[in-house]
Amino acid sequence: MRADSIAILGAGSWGTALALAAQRNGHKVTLWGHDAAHMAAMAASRRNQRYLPDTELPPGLALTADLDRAVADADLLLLVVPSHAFKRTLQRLKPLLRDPAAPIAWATKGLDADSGELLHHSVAAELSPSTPMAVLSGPTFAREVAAGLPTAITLAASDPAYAERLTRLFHGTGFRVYTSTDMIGVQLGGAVKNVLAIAAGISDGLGFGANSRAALITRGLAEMMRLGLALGGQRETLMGLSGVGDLVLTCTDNQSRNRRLGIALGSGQALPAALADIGQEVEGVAAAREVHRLAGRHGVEMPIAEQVYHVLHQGMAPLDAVHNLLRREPKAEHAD
Ligand SMILES: NC(=O)C1=CN([C@@H]2O[C@H](COP(=O)(O)OP(=O)(O)OC[C@H]3O[C@@H](n4cnc5c(N)ncnc54)[C@H](OP(=O)(O)O)[C@@H]3O)[C@@H](O)[C@H]2O)C=CC1
Ligand SMILES: O=C(CO)COP(=O)(O)O
Repeated sequence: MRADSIAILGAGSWGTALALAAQRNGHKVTLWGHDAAHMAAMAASRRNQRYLPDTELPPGLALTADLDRAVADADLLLLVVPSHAFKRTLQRLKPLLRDPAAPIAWATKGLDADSGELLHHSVAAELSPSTPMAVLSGPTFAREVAAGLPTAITLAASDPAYAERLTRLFHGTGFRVYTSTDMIGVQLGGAVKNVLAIAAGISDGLGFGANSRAALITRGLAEMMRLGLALGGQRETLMGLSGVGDLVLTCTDNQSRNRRLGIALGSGQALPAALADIGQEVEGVAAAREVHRLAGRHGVEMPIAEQVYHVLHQGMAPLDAVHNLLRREPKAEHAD
């Protein structure tokens, strides 16, 4: 069978790592980035020095800052831009699509910056509600995927043939792809876990112990579950790789930028300085605001995510946020 050609749109750490994963499977991969100077530097050094410096880029991996060229050469398109650039990238893409019904996949974790909705709503609004869609999400640090370390991910797609094609692209010995039909649950888990990883980081930065972290992960999962079910996601999805799997990963390992932001805030660093030190996307900052809106709209109680929102967007001191959580009345563990 002919190898697929794929354009990966977004040349940060995750776009680059996914390009390497598809390339290892023998596919024709083009990686597009919006910054011509960055793409030229990558082409010259055969490394993504800024976002994934440890991994050499194989000679066959095409690099471009020309979106038209990237799209023209591709059978499949995968967006891996940050959520704040998601809608704008779709708008840039639309006039370039040879087939207006072309399928779209994304590995972005976050919510639409204007509406606070899951990203499939943006695809439906900017392209078409009948566009075949797929989302990749799970416990997948870019650096480990780039290094070929064993990783598992969930792929949720709107139609089985599309799911099969994408699975064939990425599934390999070091990268297991599990399919799902639950687009809502998979996207929701990826957005909410970033907010909860900031909470776990804050707790560790304040010097609280392993008990606090485990409590935050477990009660955070209950919050993710409540919002996920309210939006129409499935419990099994949230108990899977893209839910609890990614939640545990990002709450417990310092490769997570969201967790590192929380640690910095809990240690007393101010938000702008902490973000500048990290120097990469920290999706949980925007997600805290959007999850706050979404939870409000659906009447879902999310006390941990709510306190993270107050710390990031209302100037609350991390210690006050923790006290707010601890002062809550006792309740049954499974009352929700
Ligand atoms: N890194 C990881 O381990 C994982 C990340 N993800 C998700 O992948 C998405 C991308 O994050 P990640 O690659 O990690 O981020 P990085 O911080 O590593 O890189 C961000 C990339 O996005 C580019 N970018 C910024 N604005 C735009 C824009 N308007 N149009 C096009 N590109 C833009 C940046 O370019 P510039 O340098 O010019 O700003 C940079 O190349 C996020 O939603 C993240 O949650 C998911 C799983 C794992
Ligand atoms: O989503 C990720 C791993 O699955 C990456 O997490 P951070 O964005 O917190 O670094």
